[in-house]
Amino acid sequence: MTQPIYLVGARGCGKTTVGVALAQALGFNFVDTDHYLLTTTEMSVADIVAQEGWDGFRRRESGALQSVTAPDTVIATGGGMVLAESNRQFMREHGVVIYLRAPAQILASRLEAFPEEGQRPTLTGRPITDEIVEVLAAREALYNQAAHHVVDATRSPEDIVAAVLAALHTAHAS
Ligand SMILES: Nc1ncnc2c1ncn2[C@@H]1O[C@H](COP(=O)(O)OP(=O)(O)OP(=O)(O)O)[C@@H](O)[C@H]1O
Ligand SMILES: O=C(O)C1=C[C@@H](O)[C@@H](O)[C@H](O)C1
Ligand SMILES: [Mg+2]
Repeated sequence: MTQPIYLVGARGCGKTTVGVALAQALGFNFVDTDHYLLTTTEMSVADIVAQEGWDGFRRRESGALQSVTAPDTVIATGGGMVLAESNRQFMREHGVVIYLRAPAQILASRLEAFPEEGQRPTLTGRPITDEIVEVLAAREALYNQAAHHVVDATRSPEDIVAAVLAALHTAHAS
């Protein structure tokens, strides 16, 4: 049995995309907290926020984090999972936390190509690029605090998986 791997980072950094490939490479299960909430509540993020506000979504997301935590699992978290200190502590205590780091321009170009508005309702009411700059400025320190390893997420998903595997391997070897 091996402890779970949590992927953290901003919207569009590739937590879901890389998580699926990483789980396959490791022979682990894959879960995504956004997808878990979608299937268990039968509501999109936008629906939950419309009914319960962002506070309600954040409470549900913290519950989802605890529910999906299991051995031999790669867990793609929502972009705001690190906002709660209790979530950051929980992830660090229960597994290995990887921050997939990318600059705002790259995140914006990915999100403009695939907005998925139901799962990514606006956080600030501002245009995508402005919103990402603002959100990254507010969260960068939190992603770094949560992470055991920071990986450059500007490359191809295959290269990112290789970098995560190298980070995990190095950590075990030392
Ligand atoms: N390394 C990459 N290179 C190019 N495009 C990528 C890469 N990783 C993800 N993408 C694309 O960017 C978009 C967002 O990726 P993904 O959904 O995996 O991000 P996320 O971190 O899970 O976002 P969220 O926090 O909103 O769940 C997708 O359309 C995906 O195909
Ligand atoms: O960055 C965020 O705050 C979010 C990211 C998505 O993964 C979803 O969890 C939701 O849209 C909120
Ligand atoms: Mg995702």
